[in-house]
This record gives sequence, structure tokens and C-alpha cells, in this order.
Amino acid sequence: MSETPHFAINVRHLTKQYGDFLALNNLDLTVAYGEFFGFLGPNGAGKTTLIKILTTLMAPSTGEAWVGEYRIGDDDEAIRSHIGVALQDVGVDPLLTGRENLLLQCRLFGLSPRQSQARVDELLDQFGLTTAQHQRLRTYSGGMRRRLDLALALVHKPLILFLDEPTTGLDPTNRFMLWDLLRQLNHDAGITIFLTTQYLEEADVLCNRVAFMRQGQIVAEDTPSHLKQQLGHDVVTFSVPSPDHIPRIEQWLQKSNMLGSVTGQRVRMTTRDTLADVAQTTMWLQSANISVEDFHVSSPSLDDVFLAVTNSPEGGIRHAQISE
Ligand SMILES: Nc1ncnc2c1ncn2[C@@H]1O[C@H](COP(=O)(O)OP(=O)(O)OP(=O)(O)O)[C@@H](O)[C@H]1O
Repeated sequence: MSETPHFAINVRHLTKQYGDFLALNNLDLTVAYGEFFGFLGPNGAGKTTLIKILTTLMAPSTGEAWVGEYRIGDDDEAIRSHIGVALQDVGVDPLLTGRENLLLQCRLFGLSPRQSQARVDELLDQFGLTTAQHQRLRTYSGGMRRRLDLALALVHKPLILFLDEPTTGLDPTNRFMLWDLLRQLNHDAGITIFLTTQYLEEADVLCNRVAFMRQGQIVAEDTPSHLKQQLGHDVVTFSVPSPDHIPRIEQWLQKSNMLGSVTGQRVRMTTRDTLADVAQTTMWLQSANISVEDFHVSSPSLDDVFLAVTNSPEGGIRHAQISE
């Protein structure tokens, strides 16, 4: 039982080792009830590993964690009834219809046949799937599948919802639709949401607090707006007309010690001194005879925080946790 029932999630000195590899390194983290929390970081940082531990799918190597009032490893069944989980590629039956999948899930969570029918009607309506309820899952679009995954995670009305990259691969219309549903679940139904995503704009829009992971450790933790403010520096972005220019730009970024990244033909740099860095960049581009398009100087986004905390040698900007 709990020392700190105040928290939805409470992680203390948690470590996970895969053989010799340390995937989670002495992690401490708290999430209060009602929060919409984003757990972010590059591929391989350890996000899924933590979700698997908190959802009782995997045991930690050392350390402790509580979900609600239950300590991981003590009463995992109680934890499972307290949480909803929508992980990537989790087994649903593609040959069953949407309704049949939901009914099966209700029965697995111990609802009676009658309660199940009523709960399924409610969820189909809430997630805009009533019309498609009798279609087999294999005919569902990506957006419909994600909405069904969410509905499946909610059949037993959990207080805490874990979502592992819930909008990956969705087009903007379906992504925004899912964002609205998630906001409703958090704001209106009061469900605590623990989300991982590679889309930092999504975390910025949805989450009241985020943590950035790097190599199994949390390197920054705060509200998205505080993290952006702390970064402070303006961002320069521009595109080049040909990918042939990119290797030279990458070399220059490295040589001039600029914090930058390249996506396709687009370059993004975090300045240290806006005017000096803009001047240095434009002069070099001119001397290198590289013409650019869409040259912008703007305030930092959560993407820039990501680059700063995951690429900087010291790794991280100020670490702020909510207090008890
Ligand atoms: N079962 C396993 N055995 C060995 N190593 C593993 C295992 N599962 C994960 N890892 C390693 O642990 C590290 C953390 O993996 P994890 O899946 O938690 O990262 P992640 O942050 O969720 O990454 P992604 O964003 O790519 O999903 C990675 O280096 C991964 O290769």
C-alpha cells in the first residue's frame, strides 16, 4: 500500500537493465492526479521501458514505483484495474468487428453481458465509431483504429491512461480529432494521461508538464512554456534549393559549433546570440554561394528544447518537479 496516494504515478530510484545495458538509470518521477504528462526523448531513451514497468508488463531491476496507491509488484491486478493502456501494435482481433472487440474487452474486465452492451454503445458514440461498429477491424482506417484502441483502453473507466505514441502515422485531420478526444478525457472526465510521442508540437499543445529523457535519465522536466522560456534563444530556420548543399552545411554547423539539425533540405539552428549568429550564418551562406529560401528567425519551440537537452554535452536545462 501507499506512502503517497496523492500521486497518480510515483517512481523512485527506478533502474532497468537489459543484460549489461542500462535502459533506465535511477529514475525519479511524480505525476499528480489530473495531469496530462508528456514523456519525451529520442528513440531508445527508455520511454517504452518505463511505460511497460508502470503498466505491469515488465518488472524493474531495482527501485520502486507506485501507480495510485499500489506499489508495482505488490498487487499488479489492482494496478491493471486502475489504469488504461493503449500501446503500439497491441493485439486486437482484425477479423472481429469493432463492436465485437469492445464487447470482448468489456467481458475480460468483468462487466456483465448487459453492462457490456451499454458500455460499448457509450464508447462507440464517444469515439465516433457507431456507424463503423459492424465492420471488421481489418477494414478500419488508421484513424478509426486509433480511436478504437482508445475506446478499448477505457472500457473499465480507468483513472490513469497510458498512451505510447497514439498518433504516429495519422494524417493531420485524424491527429487533431484524436487530440480533441484526449483533451476531453483529461479536462472533462478528469483522467490522468501519461503520453509518449515523437511529435513535440502534440506534447506542447496537450501536456501541462513534460519530461525529456536521455539515455535512461530525465534531463529536463517542467511545463512546456517554462522549458521554452528557459531556453531563451531564438531559432533560425531556412531551406536550401538542393540536397547537394546539405553535407557542406552540416560540416559548417559542426565546425562553427552551431546547435543545428537538418531535416531533408531544411536547416534549423538554435542561436546563442541572435544578431551575431544570423550575421555569421548569412555571411557564410553568401561566401559558400548557397542561396536559401524561407529564412526565418523565431522564438523556440519544444523541438528546440528537445535538440538542446538531448544534444548538448552536459544534457539538460533546469530540472523542475512539482512539489508534494
Ligand atoms: N527486451 C530488450 N532487450 C534488450 N534491450 C532492449 C529491450 N527492450 C528495449 N531495449 C533497449 O533499451 C533501450 C530503451 O528502449 P525503449 O524501447 O524503452 O526506448 P524508447 O525511448 O521507447 O524508444 P522509441 O522512441 O524508439 O520507442 C533501447 O536501446 C533498446 O534497444
